Amino acid sequence: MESSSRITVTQREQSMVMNDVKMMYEIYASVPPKTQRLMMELQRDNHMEYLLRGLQQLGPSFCVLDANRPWICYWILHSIALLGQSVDAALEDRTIDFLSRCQGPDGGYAGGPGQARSCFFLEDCCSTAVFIFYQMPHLATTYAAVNALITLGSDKSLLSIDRGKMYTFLKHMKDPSGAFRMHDEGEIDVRACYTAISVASMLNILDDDLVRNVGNYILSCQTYEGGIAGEPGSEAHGGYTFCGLATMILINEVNRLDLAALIDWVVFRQGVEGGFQGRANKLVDGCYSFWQSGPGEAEYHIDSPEATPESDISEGKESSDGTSSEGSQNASCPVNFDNVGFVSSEGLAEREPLFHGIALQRYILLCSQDPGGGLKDKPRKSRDYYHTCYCLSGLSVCQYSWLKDEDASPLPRAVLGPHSNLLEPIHPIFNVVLDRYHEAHEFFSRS
Ligand SMILES: CC(C)=CCC/C(C)=C/CC/C(C)=C/COP(=O)(O)OP(=O)(O)O
Ligand SMILES: [Zn+2]
Repeated sequence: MESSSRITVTQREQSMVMNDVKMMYEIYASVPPKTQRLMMELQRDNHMEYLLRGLQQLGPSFCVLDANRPWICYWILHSIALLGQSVDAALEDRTIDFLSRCQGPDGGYAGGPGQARSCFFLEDCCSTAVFIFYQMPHLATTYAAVNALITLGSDKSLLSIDRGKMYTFLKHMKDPSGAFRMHDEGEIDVRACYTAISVASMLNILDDDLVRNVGNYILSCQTYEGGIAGEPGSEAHGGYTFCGLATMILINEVNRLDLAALIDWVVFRQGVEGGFQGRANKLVDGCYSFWQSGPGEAEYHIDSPEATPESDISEGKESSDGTSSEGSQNASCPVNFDNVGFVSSEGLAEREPLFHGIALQRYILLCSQDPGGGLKDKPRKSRDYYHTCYCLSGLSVCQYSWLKDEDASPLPRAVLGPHSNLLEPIHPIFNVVLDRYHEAHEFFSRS
């Protein structure tokens, strides 16, 4: 029996959600076609208004204990990019400047700028206590900041990332066991492994030292259910399954996992509601539209890179940031770092996705969409930027899930609702819009 902190949902909770979802679908079925079209339409303008408002609010007035502002930048910017839009130059500059202030002097990004954050007056005396919060670089906010800057995409944005220091930071987060810690003396888990490997891969600083033994750790987290847990002995969960599988693909060790069991576990997480749950016996939630559909997509799309001893890294070339990659290619770690994560453009044939894409789109559009802007977990819940980002990411995965070729257009039958619902395609491993990924990949391959 595995140790678990899971509280299984009660039958009452489950049937309440089922009723809410059923009601949404019944309302849809009972209204005239014109109203149906409106209900199934992605409310682009309202989503944009909601997202832009959020980005404007990221200034210094944000609450003292808020330590995830790079995440908010990423969730909002990625959602905007998915909608095929971008921010104006002034807002882009402000965002780059803000994220630069989150970058630590020794690399990585913290949850906010590292200056004194606030002061409080004590109620029972007249003295003033000044609390200084130094934000600590953290792998999760580092991943968010890097993805946000890649999504902005300009040279200024990409150049603002100190890759040399980033490499030092990632090495510092690497535990002797091979896994990664979220922050200095922080917890080791599958999220940390994914965020570290994803960042290193995107920035073209991935080498043998970072890869060493990380696959063993991920392997130790695959559970008897088939999915991947956050740490050994815990329960399989969609978020960690995404992180673990994506990491294994990036380090070219995916075949070490029991993929049949993993895919089996993932597909059974799609419920009759159409949406996915994060783990067995829990409630459907819009954010798992990405976490649970992403792994299958990633697995389908990604080339299996062969070892190429001629690659820059195997030749021990020194990168412009001074990061030496000498001796990184060897028999025990046959990774072609030039190719990892590249989406295949071979073949034009369709393929059948692993999940029911239309049912998932129906759940996202009717149950997770706030018509006034933003997306959410389920009916009765409120919108937020996290759910907006991952519901839209999941929607994009569905729309392109029948295509083998990244350049082909989705077939009308793959897109639920009007064609204006079509989002930009994403890279399923990094979760950035595909053309931003290609631009960044090219930029960091040059430098
Ligand atoms: C890149 C990165 C940092 C990825 C994070 C991946 C991710 C979403 C992990 C999920 C963590 C977790 C155990 C949530 C359970 O919450 P819950 O018990 O409230 O939800 P549940 O009932 O749906 O399981
Ligand atoms: Zn959620």
